[in-house]
Amino acid sequence: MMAESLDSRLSSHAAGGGLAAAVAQTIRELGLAAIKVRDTIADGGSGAHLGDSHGEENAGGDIQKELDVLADRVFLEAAQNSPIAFYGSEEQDEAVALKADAPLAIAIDPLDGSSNIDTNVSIGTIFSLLPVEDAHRADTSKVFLQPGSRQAAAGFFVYGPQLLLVLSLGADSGTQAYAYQPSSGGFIEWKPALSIAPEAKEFAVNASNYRHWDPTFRAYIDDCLAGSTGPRGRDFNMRWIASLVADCYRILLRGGVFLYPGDARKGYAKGRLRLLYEANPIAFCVEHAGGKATDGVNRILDIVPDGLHMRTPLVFGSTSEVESVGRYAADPAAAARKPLADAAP
Ligand SMILES: O=P(O)(O)OC[C@H]1O[C@](O)(COP(=O)(O)O)[C@@H](O)[C@@H]1O
Ligand SMILES: [Mg+2]
Ligand SMILES: [Mg+2]
Repeated sequence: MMAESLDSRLSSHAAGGGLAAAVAQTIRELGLAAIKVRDTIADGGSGAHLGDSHGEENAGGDIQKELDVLADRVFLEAAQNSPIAFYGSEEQDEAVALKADAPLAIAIDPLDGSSNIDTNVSIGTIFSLLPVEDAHRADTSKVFLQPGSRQAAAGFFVYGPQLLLVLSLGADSGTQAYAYQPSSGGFIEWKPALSIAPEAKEFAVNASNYRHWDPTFRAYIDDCLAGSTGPRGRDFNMRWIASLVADCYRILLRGGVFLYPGDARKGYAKGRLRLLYEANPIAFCVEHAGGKATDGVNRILDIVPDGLHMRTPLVFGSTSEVESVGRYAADPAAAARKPLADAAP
């Protein structure tokens, strides 16, 4: 059977009219933008040094790389060609107002995994499409202050050995992966129904932050590391790519848990990742693939943002493992006494 193309999937979605048609049109434009970014990466940036510092800091205090700035420009152009009223980007302090009457706002991480740009490791783009309420059109700052459960669609591109799009068009649509096919110039269905295994065999965490974590989180990781000799009673493998998109895609394919908690470093009380354009779209795709996403305790998609660049601790992946992390947070002593797999929910 021929794989369905992204194009035909978006045409069926657009037939729903209204917001669905606007979503379909926007995702087509984002796909074209991602191909441009992919081509720039593939030809080495036409002489530009994509991993070099651009010399400025973004709103989160990160030094921008040349590719961060280039990708932001390319995706802003895509948003300008789409039914988008507001463009809220990691690389811009404030949201940019576009078409006044358009039905959607986009929150975007134009280039995720910036520290990997010059190491030829997979990097990506993460996006979240939100409906715009008429009451908020006059006040840009309010447009993005909606919980992630209100997203109309969300997804991410991975610039890796393949250019992939992971996409969810909503709870009833599940989560799919599409692969760019240079020979046809389009995206074809690659994984029609992503489904996260309920049990995790791998965890993903930046363990260099161990000394900055609180004792509860340390206890959870200690027990994973103790493996079959500890209270968990089984061994875990560890992976950390340091590109959220690539860690998430692996977890969508073979289960596992991703953890970026808050820690004691200056500016890291709520971890490193941003709610609107990292945690929310990832949580949307993960939940619609049968997984869970929390800030350690609370569901990510229920959090009401307090600003475009708000940070949140992030835990996502296999349902039973994300729940285990929550049990450690609630009662570390009890959680550590017996294998969590046997603990009451
Ligand atoms: O360098 P650290 O602290 O391990 O953080 C890695 C995390 O930071 C990120 O690179 C943040 O995203 P940006 O590259 O968009 O700032 C994630 O992709 C990744 O999961
Ligand atoms: Mg990012
Ligand atoms: Mg980024």
